[in-house]
Amino acid sequence: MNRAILTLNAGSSSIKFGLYHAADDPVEEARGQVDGIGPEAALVLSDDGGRTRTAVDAPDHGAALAAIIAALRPRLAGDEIAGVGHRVVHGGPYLDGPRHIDDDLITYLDTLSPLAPLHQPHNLAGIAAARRAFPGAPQIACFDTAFHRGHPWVNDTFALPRRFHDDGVRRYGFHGLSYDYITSLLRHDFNNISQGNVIIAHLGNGSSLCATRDGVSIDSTMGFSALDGMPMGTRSGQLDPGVMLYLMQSGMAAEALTTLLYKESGLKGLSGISHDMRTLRPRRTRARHRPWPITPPACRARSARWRPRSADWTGWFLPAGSARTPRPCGPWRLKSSGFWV
Ligand SMILES: Nc1ncnc2c1ncn2[C@@H]1O[C@H](COP(=O)(O)OP(=O)(O)O)[C@@H](O)[C@H]1O
Ligand SMILES: CC(=O)OP(=O)(O)O
Ligand SMILES: [Mg+2]
Repeated sequence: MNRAILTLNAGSSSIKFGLYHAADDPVEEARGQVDGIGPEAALVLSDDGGRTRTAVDAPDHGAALAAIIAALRPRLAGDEIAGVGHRVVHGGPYLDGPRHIDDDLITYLDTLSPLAPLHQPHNLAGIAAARRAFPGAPQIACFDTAFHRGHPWVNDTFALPRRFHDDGVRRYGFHGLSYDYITSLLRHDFNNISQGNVIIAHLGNGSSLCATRDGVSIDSTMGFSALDGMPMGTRSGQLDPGVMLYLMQSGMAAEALTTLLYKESGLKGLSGISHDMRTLRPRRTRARHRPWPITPPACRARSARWRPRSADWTGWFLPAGSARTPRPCGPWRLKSSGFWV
């Protein structure tokens, strides 16, 4: 009987999945995603037979996950599910590696939902659906935050009274699974580079930069939440906290602020057209509506801090929608612009 491993990655605008033959070095059998969750959702499935793209009715993440499980059912007939691996965006301050999922862990992860409202509830919904669909299969949570748990204290703290840091108000960093993967590829293919100082860009609907030294994360542009750093598809990125105070004093409640900062800002807010570069790129938008280049000062400052001596840093990026090969970029594209999107 074939033993299969399923992986699920519920992002802010997509759910990606992979199906592997379980072995010491698991072999990929199929991969895909429901992308553009909302009115234009499509299920993309790639395997030995090629790549198919089918429109699906997936107005939300729950429906997208149901479409994925329905598409995989026939190919899983007769297989034993050896395990399901879940990307979980927030693992809090202490979880520094994968964990076996049980009820207690789910209860704890749910307490972190307010810190990652675009992701954590979808991650937990994915876990619940996979537990229902594959009862008895071990379910493993892999955290975006885990790769960053070795940051020096000074990079993870805000200049607030110390008790806030102790209460968990600190910089966590995200996209760690992506950085871990890119770092492992660099170590394998470019060992001499990976041992130095490297800045990696994860560019997607959510985007961030990570500074690594000897393959270990030392800093990230994403901080307490997945809002900080670069402007993103629908997220503002770094803002002067005074803007938030002003908006609150003007009568905006927490819920409306959350919607503004997580869902209505970034490329979507600036362009007034779309959060998706595939829609924006081809348009000859008038300069006033053009959302790029967008370089928030804090992100500039942070990446500037990472280049004490220019020759020490190498930049790598893994663009969304590309193959899985990171591409190098001249380290000094960073120099003038702050980053290289
Ligand atoms: N081929 C492409 N060219 C340019 N941008 C792309 C391409 N494919 C995806 N993108 C960008 O990446 C975003 C999706 O990023 P992704 O990280 O996959 O989503 P999520 O964060 O929801 O998982 C799209 O909204 C779009 O802006
Ligand atoms: C943390 C984060 O921003 O994730 P995503 O890129 O999937 O939105
Ligand atoms: Mg993403």
